[in-house]
Amino acid sequence: MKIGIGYDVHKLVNDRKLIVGGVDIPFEKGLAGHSDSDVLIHAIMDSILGPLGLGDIGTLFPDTDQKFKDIDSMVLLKEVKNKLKERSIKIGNIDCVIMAQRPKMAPHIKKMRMNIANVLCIDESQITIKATTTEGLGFIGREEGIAAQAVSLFYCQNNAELV
Ligand SMILES: Nc1ccn([C@@H]2O[C@H](COP(=O)(O)O)[C@@H](O)[C@H]2O)c(=O)n1
Ligand SMILES: C[C@@]1(CO)OP(=O)(O)OP(=O)(O)OC[C@H]1O
Repeated sequence: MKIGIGYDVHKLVNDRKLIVGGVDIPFEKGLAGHSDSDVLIHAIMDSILGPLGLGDIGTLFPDTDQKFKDIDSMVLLKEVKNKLKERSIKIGNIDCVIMAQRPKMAPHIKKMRMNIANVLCIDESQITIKATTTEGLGFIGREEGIAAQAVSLFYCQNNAELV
């Protein structure tokens, strides 16, 4: 078994869509970045790449490459999932937390779990997502940005080795 952790932060700005967990959430601001800036999917990808010994999303998908400009992070997640498949590594479960003062994430969590389960070819019960404010404190509390964290557990089939 192996465990992985991923963490990401993106800045909230005007004139950007707010995409979290593949859901387009109605809000007056969106997340800035090179891709669609889906902070939750980025944290999940890093939690997978770590135990694979493949670095992080910046290593695999550099933000200097125009190929990734405004890319749908779900497309990147599919690529990361393929790296697990190539190695016969299965996902046990992924547990996540989104840190956002606003907007409310709770109404969108079911759809996020469906989206992620579909791309990763896992059951929805294997991906869990919570949300929290930071009680008005810090950059999240001031609504300057949104953060996400993911912890993933993996197991190998046929004694396949992880790095
Ligand atoms: N962006 C968010 C933040 C929180 N929630 C939900 O509200 C509950 C209370 O949040 P606290 O920070 O006061 O603990 C939390 O448990 C979430 O269910 C949310 O939906 N979106
Ligand atoms: C995803 C990538 C690539 O488009 O760009 P960003 O959307 O800026 O996201 P970040 O979390 O900084 O991670 C890595 C990037 O290379």
